[in-house]
Amino acid sequence: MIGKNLLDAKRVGVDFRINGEWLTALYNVDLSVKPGEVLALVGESGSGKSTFAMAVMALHNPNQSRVTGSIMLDGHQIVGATEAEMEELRGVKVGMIFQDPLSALNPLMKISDQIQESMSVHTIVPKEQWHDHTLELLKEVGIAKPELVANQFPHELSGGMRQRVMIAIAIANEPDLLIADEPTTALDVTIQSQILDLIKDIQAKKNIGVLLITHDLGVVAEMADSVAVMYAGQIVERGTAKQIFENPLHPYTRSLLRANPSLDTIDDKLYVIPGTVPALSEMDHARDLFLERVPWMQTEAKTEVPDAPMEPESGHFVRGKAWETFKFQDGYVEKTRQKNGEAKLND
Ligand SMILES: Nc1ncnc2c1ncn2[C@@H]1O[C@H](COP(=O)(O)OP(=O)(O)OP(=O)(O)O)[C@@H](O)[C@H]1O
Repeated sequence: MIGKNLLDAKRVGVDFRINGEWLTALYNVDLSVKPGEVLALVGESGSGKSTFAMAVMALHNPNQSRVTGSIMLDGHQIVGATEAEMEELRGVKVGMIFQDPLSALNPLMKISDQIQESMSVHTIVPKEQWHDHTLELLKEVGIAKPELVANQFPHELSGGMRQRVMIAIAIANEPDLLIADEPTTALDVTIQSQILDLIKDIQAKKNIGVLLITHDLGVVAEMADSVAVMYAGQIVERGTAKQIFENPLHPYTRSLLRANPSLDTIDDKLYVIPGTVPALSEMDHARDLFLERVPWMQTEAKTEVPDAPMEPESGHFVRGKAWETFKFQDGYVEKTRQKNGEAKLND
């Protein structure tokens, strides 16, 4: 996984105008994805994951939002790009799969027309190949009867089939980067793993980069090469999946891991992180905002932390210093740390 970044986001900020006031939803976000890399962006609802994805797609309404910093996509600057420039890049450089395929698909258009509409925006697939390419794409995403499905409307398909169609549309112009924003949240549990396997297969076959947005750490463990943990619009920790799972540092990462029932890193009853992500109007990004939810770290919660993260091990970044002293108050010791002989951090 060496070499140039496909996606290189530096100091990205997004502000929304809400009731006439500008509020910051993303602050100083640094992230990168290399060709062929799966980066998982994790965090609770409201932490800013979709806001970041929308910034990469340049889909924020320019009248109600402003995006700052730099987002380079295969050498093209997204921040400040014109709509015409973005139309060239969307689909070809980056494709996106949304959480809810039913609302992303046009209910009045046949599946084949929707796939071909995405081809018509670009010149990647010549017009005379649209029909065949549509059937090939449907086959590629695991649809057994492509001719039949091509002539159907979204409401005639199951949720899993609709998500397969969304994936076909996202890859129709062979993008280098695929953004999957909670791609399985709206689906039945039984279908979820099929869709994740499909994304994994396509990623491996085409060696594309994937930005996978999820709150499910079980999915992350299965799919990701690297992980970025987002809280209140900031990245609090990032590193390889191995680093994040075997040596989680930030109190938020460690709380998320403890709270995730799908991982074998827990052995006590389900842990619930107290409190919620603060509202945008209550975010002071100079501080470590998660600490507000840790009753025994209120002094640290009021302390300003530098913008630049620490790098305790090569390629493993963590925000602030709270990780050096944080421990769960109920004596809980994370298995991962015990395994690594690091239980003393929590003793
Ligand atoms: N268009 C918008 N206008 C105003 N506020 C917005 C807008 N989009 C997002 N926000 C706010 O920005 C914050 C981050 O939201 P975002 O949807 O990015 O979080 P998320 O981590 O993707 O959550 P979820 O998993 O629920 O989608 C929230 O406080 C949200 O209310």
